[in-house]
Amino acid sequence: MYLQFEIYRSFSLMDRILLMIFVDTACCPKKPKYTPSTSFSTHPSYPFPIPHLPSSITDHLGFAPASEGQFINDQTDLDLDLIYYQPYIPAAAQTALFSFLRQELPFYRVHYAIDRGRISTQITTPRYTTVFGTSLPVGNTRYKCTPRPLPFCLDELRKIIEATTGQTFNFCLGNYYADGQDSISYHSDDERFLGPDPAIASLSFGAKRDFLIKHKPIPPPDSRWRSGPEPKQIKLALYSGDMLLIKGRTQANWLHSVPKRAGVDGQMGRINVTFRKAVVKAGTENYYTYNVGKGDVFRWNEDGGRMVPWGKREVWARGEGV
Ligand SMILES: O=C(O)CCC(=O)C(=O)O
Ligand SMILES: [Fe+2]
Repeated sequence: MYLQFEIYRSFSLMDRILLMIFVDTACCPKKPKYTPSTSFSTHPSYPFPIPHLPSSITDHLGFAPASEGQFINDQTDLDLDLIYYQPYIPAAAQTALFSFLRQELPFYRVHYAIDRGRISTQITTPRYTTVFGTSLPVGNTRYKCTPRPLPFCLDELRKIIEATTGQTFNFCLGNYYADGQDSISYHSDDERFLGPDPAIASLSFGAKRDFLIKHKPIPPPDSRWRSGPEPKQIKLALYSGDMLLIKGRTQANWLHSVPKRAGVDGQMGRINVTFRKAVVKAGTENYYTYNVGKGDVFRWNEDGGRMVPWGKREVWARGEGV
């Protein structure tokens, strides 16, 4: 025993820290970063029960927005219309909410085909996705998909964001970017089923990632900036807890993306949840097709440190992800 103590004393501070990390990860299953709630939302359409937000998180949510929103609408003639909260979620709840959403929501890696003429291209969405919500009551038999209600945890976030923004939402879409290789390419959320000038509230958790915004090309001879310079691409660095409210004519005129990233930003996972309002049935079919699809359900496995197919429980328990 004395000899072991002597050996330990000969270690540098860095050796001691590394030893503590080794002992912690090798001997003990990883502890969750939030106190789990014992109440759950259940529904036949959920692959597993989804717990309510624990009080260690909700206690802080009453302080949202944690900072005043900054209006980004100075390029008024170009119809950019954003409110940027840095952050929206109070610091004390950011890490726990990231861990909670990654651990407790079902995710999917969706495959689909794009058919152009006689050529069909198979696409795999380059990130994990999920969706809850519906534009008609859940249980309406007119749907081909199986819409599922917002679990209580997401509904609580919805209510807080509705109170801040004065908007109403009936959908929550989730993205999990496992690392810097996961991304979303330039697009706009201007689908007809969102109605004209939709408002979308977008929350970020976990890794910082760049959010790029650029104006849609305007074909000549209409080019509005013939008299002035072409508007520049805008880069917003979205940190954990930030919220972007995208509204007005933004989706009609601008594209946005979260590109792949190497380096530190690409080493950690990032969760994005967006609250939206689809006004017609077509929105529901579209959202479930492209965010749930027909493949495996994935669930975060803390010990393996990765998403693992949940359908194969024994594989999930061993943390053997793909
Ligand atoms: O991850 C983000 O911040 C953006 C996600 C997005 O644009 C979308 O889901 O439509
Ligand atoms: Fe988007």
